[in-house]
Amino acid sequence: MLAQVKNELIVSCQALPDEPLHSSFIMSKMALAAMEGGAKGIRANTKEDIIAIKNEVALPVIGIVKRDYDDSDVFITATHKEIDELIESGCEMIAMDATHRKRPNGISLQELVHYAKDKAPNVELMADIATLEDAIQAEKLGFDCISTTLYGYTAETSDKKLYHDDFSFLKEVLNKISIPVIAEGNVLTPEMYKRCLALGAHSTVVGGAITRPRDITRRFVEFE
Ligand SMILES: CC(=O)N[C@H](C=O)[C@@H](O)[C@H](O)[C@H](O)COP(=O)(O)O
Repeated sequence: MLAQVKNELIVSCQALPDEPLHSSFIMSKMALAAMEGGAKGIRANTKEDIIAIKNEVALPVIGIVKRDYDDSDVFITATHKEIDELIESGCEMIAMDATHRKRPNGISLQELVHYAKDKAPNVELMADIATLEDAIQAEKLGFDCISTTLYGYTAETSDKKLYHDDFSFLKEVLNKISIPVIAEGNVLTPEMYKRCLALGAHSTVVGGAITRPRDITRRFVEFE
């Protein structure tokens, strides 16, 4: 998948149960619209959505399963169970939380990487990181690529947005990491998208700005 998406757009097609577009059928049509618009990859949540998307488009998919656990703040592909579901979905790449936060049942990130690599050696692994330290650890653990997905979404980064200071965090990660780095999170405009690629991102994932009309509407209504 990494070769196919180099310098290209990946569109995240996700809607959680509390969102108006929550439906595997709707996500499959979002993916079709994204493909017709020129996207070269899709990011999607849940085995059901991924299967529906794969029936609709011939694009490689980054799969995740978002699930909340009582004993951990980690919610993106947090345990073996979510990895099993993603392998069954047929996705080309699995993304998982690769932050330093405690995982459910105290499972280590290394254990999950080994599990996925052993069970599905052809499925690439993406590390969803929030800090430079997370990225460095993920590269050492053998992930195939890094994504800036969780920058701004953890307690220690909650005041940050990826586009702050002309994408300074992305630049820092690109500077220190040798494996492909994907820009993801709050890439809201075509200008931001092109800037991420110009800075050296291998690819960029755009989600809400394309597939979450409730958020897009709010940006118009609340604009001052
Ligand atoms: C933090 C978190 O849960 N991120 C999720 C990860 O899959 C998705 O909700 C985002 O839509 C995705 O990362 C793309 O980002 P944006 O929608 O901002 O373009």
